[in-house]
Amino acid sequence: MEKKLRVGVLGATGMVGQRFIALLEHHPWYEVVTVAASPRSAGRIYEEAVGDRWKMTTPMPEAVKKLVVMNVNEVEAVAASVDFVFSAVDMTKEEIKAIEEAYAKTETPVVSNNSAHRWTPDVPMVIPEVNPEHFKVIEHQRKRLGTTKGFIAVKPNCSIQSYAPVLSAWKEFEPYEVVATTYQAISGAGKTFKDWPEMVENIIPYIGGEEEKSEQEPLRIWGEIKDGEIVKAAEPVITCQCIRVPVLNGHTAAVFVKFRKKPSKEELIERLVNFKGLPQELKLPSAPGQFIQYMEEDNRPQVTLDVDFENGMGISVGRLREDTVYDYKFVGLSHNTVRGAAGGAVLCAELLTAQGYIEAK
Ligand SMILES: N[C@@H](CC=O)C(=O)O
Repeated sequence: MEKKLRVGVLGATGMVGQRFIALLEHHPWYEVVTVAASPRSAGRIYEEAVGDRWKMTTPMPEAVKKLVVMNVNEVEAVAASVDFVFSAVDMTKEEIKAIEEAYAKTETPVVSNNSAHRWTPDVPMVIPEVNPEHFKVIEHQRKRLGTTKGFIAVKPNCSIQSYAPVLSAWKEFEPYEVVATTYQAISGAGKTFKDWPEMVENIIPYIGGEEEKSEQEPLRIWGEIKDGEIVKAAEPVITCQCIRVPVLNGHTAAVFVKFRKKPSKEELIERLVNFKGLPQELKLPSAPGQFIQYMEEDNRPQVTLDVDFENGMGISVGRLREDTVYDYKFVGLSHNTVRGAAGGAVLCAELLTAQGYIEAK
């Protein structure tokens, strides 16, 4: 790429916004030129607006420290300064829907981490290795919005990343019934132990709205485009329990699966380790070389040892074995704020750029 694309981060002061900024620090295609946040932070320089709430383990990038935070509600002004935006705004669902559409209508592509548009029929929700063909629905969305360049694309919820790619790798064996329990890190709620002391040595068996997302979003990922809309798949049916655990980063899933065409364990592992998609073929900057690794050791994957596999963009799977009630069971692990949030969105943007959906204005 001759000149880097100018990027804005909406919701730049929150945890996912910070993760976008950290991930984009040395990005070969993108440069963060605009940070936008609520009117409360607007007008202050970024390092002051964030203050002691910088939650990344790497230092705040020098290039953003002195940027003046713009008011995210001043859509025209923010949009005029960028080629596209990443959205991690913290508002009500209706407000997010409206503001993301407003940005798209300024001919600014929006790649969003938010759930607000995940079920808008002509908005693609994509895991780039799994359903990149869903980006084709953008042409229908642009007609609805009356835009030529602007659109919204979203990535799915963090909780599904530890098992939906795994089940995708096994599609030919026709998984039809899945039971999953997710053990979710506190950073998924935008928190650290410092600001959520209740989570030290504790487990909370409830994450609002999470079980519905975990059960339903994979079906949309596996859906098809019909008449300009994404129609969700009917199978596999998934039932899920989502539990908050005292872990900073890393969502683990313990999963049971029934298959119509029961494979051998060797076949399942072979499909996992060879599963790849367009990000690997195109060698996109954030693509993991190995999307899914299989770990033979009985005590892996472990959060502390494996969450950063492939810089947090890979999925680790282990403990695959036959089950007495279901056909197989396994454990999956993914990084919830990298692959499961900002990193997944950056990979979507890279694929959209490679395919010509995002370009310089
Ligand atoms: N809602 C999730 C975050 C995923 O995007 C969580 O609370 O862990």
